[in-house]
Amino acid sequence: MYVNTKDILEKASKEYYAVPAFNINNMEFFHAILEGALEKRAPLIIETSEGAIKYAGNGDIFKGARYFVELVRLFADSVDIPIALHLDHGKHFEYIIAAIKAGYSSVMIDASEKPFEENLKETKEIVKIAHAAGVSVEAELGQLAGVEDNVVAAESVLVDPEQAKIFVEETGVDFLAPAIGTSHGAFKFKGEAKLDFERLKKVKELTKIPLVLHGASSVLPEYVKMAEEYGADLGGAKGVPEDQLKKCVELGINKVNTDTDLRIAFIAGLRKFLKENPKEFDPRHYLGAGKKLVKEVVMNRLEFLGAAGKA
Ligand SMILES: O=C(COP(=O)(O)O)NO
Ligand code: NA
Ligand SMILES: [Zn+2]
Repeated sequence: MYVNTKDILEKASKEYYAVPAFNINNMEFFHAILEGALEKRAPLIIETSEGAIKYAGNGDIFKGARYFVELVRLFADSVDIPIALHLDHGKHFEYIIAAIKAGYSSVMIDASEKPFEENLKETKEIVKIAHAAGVSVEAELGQLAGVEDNVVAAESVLVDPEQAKIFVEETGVDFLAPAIGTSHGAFKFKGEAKLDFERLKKVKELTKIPLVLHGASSVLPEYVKMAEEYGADLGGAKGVPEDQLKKCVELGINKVNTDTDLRIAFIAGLRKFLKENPKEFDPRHYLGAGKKLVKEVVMNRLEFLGAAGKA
């Protein structure tokens, strides 16, 4: 069934497990993810960036938002696991409104690059509009470094737990993404991976709401290796080590944004298939090879984060 993201995350927050939020840009990733969640009997959060909406609508953001709502609801309404659709990194008012209008379960207002007072003001405004439409809201405090779609920040600026308390109280935001050292994409961390667990613990104590980890992909070596075996150039790719991810969940992270791990799995499957099947040109077959590995990563992550069996 199609639900509000908040319903999924409140339960996860109470029981200290996490639900991955999987980014999609097309139908194939959605089907791979849905199959994995059904097999694992897990709640499912599908999320799309503004770039994904523009891509699906071929430039028209209302069509793009409608496309994802229709695609997700078509299947969500006929299965017995809870499924939510979330706008990831909503930075522009028109995308946030298009998502609310189309029927998204939740929206992120990402004003994290702006000064605290401005982030607070913008978030408060979006919360008022979204809540009036029964839509829940995610916001971000502090900044991730790294690049994904058009989400770029030079250095990561870590969250201030005291500010997080004020921010949550003043805005009424439903779930919060505290920057604790992760970054988007396949090339995280300059040296050793280190996340600020103390800071995360404080934010949870002070805000007591579901928390979100962005840039949470682990950049799984076996998939990187396969992709490179068949011609990919991913030198230096590095993600969040799984033991550190587990610690984040124990400290109160409940939504784990996962995009890069799915992208690497897909390209590994696709490259391998194309190399081994030079005569193939049916898109359902070669895209299907990517889908298969995405489903594998999805099922492992649902199990790893404790979402399996929680539907
Ligand atoms: O934060 C993410 C995804 O992060 P990754 O690049 O680590 O998958 N989406 O909002
Ligand atoms: Na998000
Ligand atoms: Zn993110």
